[in-house]
Amino acid sequence: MTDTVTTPPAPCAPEDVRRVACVGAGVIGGGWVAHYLARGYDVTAWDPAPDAEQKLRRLVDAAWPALTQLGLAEGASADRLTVTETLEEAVADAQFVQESAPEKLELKRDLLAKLDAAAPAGVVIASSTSGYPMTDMQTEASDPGRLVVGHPFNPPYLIPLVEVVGGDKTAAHAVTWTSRFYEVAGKSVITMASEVPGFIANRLQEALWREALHMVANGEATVKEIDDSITEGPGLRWAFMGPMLTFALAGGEGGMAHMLDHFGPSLKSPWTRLEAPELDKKLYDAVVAGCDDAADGRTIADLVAERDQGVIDVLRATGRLPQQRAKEDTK
Ligand SMILES: NC(=O)C1=CN([C@@H]2O[C@H](COP(=O)(O)OP(=O)(O)OC[C@H]3O[C@@H](n4cnc5c(N)ncnc54)[C@H](O)[C@@H]3O)[C@@H](O)[C@H]2O)C=CC1
Ligand SMILES: C[N+](C)(C)CC(=O)CC(=O)[O-]
Repeated sequence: MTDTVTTPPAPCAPEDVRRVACVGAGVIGGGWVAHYLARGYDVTAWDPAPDAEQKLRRLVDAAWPALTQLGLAEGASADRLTVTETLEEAVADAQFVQESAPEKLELKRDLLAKLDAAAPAGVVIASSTSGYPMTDMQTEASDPGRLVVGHPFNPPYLIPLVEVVGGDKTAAHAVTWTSRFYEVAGKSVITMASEVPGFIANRLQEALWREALHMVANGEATVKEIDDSITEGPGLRWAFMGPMLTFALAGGEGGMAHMLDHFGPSLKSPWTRLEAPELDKKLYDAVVAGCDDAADGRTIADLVAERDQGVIDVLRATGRLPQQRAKEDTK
């Protein structure tokens, strides 16, 4: 990130944003659309797929019951969504742009340059990328200073976290503005000081994911056993206490210091195989079939509804619904 760029400041304060553009409207772009609508913004969306508008409206409709339970902002309505014919129309009046196109580096470079050419000067453009450093994506833009990573978690309308980080050419003020904007829009923000590979949460998730794939590939665990091992075990703790504090409690009254003395040496045991496994056809088929078995007749729409209710129940039980957070803030 740099303080010496000529990127103009954003045309309005994060608190004054009323119009958001979402470009790319699949799983994540659609999830962002639902989130911003529920927070009371006017949303424009653009996606080149011929059936994109239908799919997007279906996603928003499916998310709305969960969003209603969470508590809609005043004036929030799914009718405040406009799907445009062109990318240029989508961003013409936008005060913030969220890009959620496929995870392909060349496509992101080209698209971010087009968005930069079309969006009003100074308006921040955030990418939902799950792992590309902004430094690698901002290479073609005339004003790379306003390009920021805003990495969400699926579904963006329920999972609070967004990881924010700039690239080498991103203006420091654009990063600060973005983090504040997401907070105002109801997100929980981690602003990263540097471009950590995989950001923070995805790097942690990937370590777990790689090991899970190795276990399936080697016949050491089934897909169901892997899922149960988390939902019946550590996942219960992680919903409200992270892996560090959780393990501090493994040291009893001695806390983390005793935990490290006691279990530190076992870090050298060869439990993990951190190289990525070969995603060959056998492994691919085993993981897909295992998930079909685990779904046990439930459709993707059934699972989405189940997940949404589960997340809401956990947020409520741990005092993290938006209205519960608001009460905490005013104490
Ligand atoms: N799926 C997930 O769990 C998460 C994905 N992400 C990131 O979000 C981004 C989008 O991923 P998904 O929504 O999962 O993908 P997706 O495949 O569901 O949606 C991508 C959408 O982009 C559209 N698209 C294709 N070319 C485009 C272009 N040139 N300009 C604009 N839109 C275009 C497609 O028609 C599609 O609707 C990626 O960068 C991904 O890494 C981030 C967090 C979680
Ligand atoms: C699978 N994924 C790497 C795209 C996941 C994410 O980026 C975040 C999430 O939703 O877990």
